[in-house]
Amino acid sequence: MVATVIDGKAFAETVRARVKAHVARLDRDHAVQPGLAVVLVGEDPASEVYVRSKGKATTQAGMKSIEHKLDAATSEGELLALIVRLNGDETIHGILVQLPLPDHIDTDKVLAAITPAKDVDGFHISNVGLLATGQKAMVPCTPLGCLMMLREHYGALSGLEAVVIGRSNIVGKPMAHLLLKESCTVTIAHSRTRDLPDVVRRADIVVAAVGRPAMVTADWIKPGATVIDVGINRIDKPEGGTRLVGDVDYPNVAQVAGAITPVPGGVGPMTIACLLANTVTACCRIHNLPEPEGLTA
Ligand SMILES: Nc1nc2c(c(=O)[nH]1)N[C@@H](CN(C=O)c1ccc(C(=O)N[C@@H](CCC(=O)O)C(=O)O)cc1)CN2
Repeated sequence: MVATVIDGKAFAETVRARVKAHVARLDRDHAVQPGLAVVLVGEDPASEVYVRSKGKATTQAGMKSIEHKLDAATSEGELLALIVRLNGDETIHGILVQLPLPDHIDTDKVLAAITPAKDVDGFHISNVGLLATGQKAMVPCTPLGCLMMLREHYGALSGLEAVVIGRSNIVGKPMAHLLLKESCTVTIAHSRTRDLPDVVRRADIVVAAVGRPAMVTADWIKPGATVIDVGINRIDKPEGGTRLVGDVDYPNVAQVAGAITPVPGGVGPMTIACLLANTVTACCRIHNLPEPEGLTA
């Protein structure tokens, strides 16, 4: 079997077009423009690229975009003061603090300072709790993107056996809650899971989010399973330079799986598309307007 490639880049374009259409409707019918503020502290090169892409995509969708680029030496107090200002800014409906933050800043404290209604990353403890209890929440962008691709591929997910490898707050745990809400039978596996390959072999859906290059091999995969690769690992090429690989041994797993997301071009582009989706959703909820269809969990 050779797997169907789930093209995240193409699907992200569809999501972005839906967002743009909803933004245009908000302007036409309600004279409302969604606004997103992205905050970057320090000069991590990858984070700088992601923040630039987010700003560009926000503007292209017709939304207001503000970027705050702060020096690496910015104090926790200064960052918290900026968040308080953004919380009170009526033209801003989404606030995102790019992670990771420098070590001298307490990430949990910063995330807790963002008003939950504007928490387009879905990392605030209120949104975490709402999602965990199956209620309407702001949902983290990467798992939301994975869910959208799975829904597009399967239609309904009810009754499917899903294994999420990785228990991070950003991907693994919210992904598991989203799949549970879709009535999947969900297992969260991690570095201490016994007989991990056997556990993964049970799955109709495998979500790999461990951050270890090509860890998931073909013999772990049930023939025909759907494999969603969240990993973004930069590795050295033998001939020099680097390349991106996921957490899945793509060339071999693609011979066994029924469907698979590539890296690059799979989950990554969906993360930014879902940030736009969350910003328009947050704006609609704040203004008590109808939410966009097909852009929420
Ligand atoms: N506050 C947040 N910080 C971080 C998040 C997040 O969701 N919220 N996620 C990641 C980084 N990230 C977005 O911020 C992100 C990572 C990767 C991609 C992407 O499109 N990747 C491409 C490859 C890009 C390349 O060539 O380097 C792909 O997979 O095709 C988008 C967004 C950590 N921080």
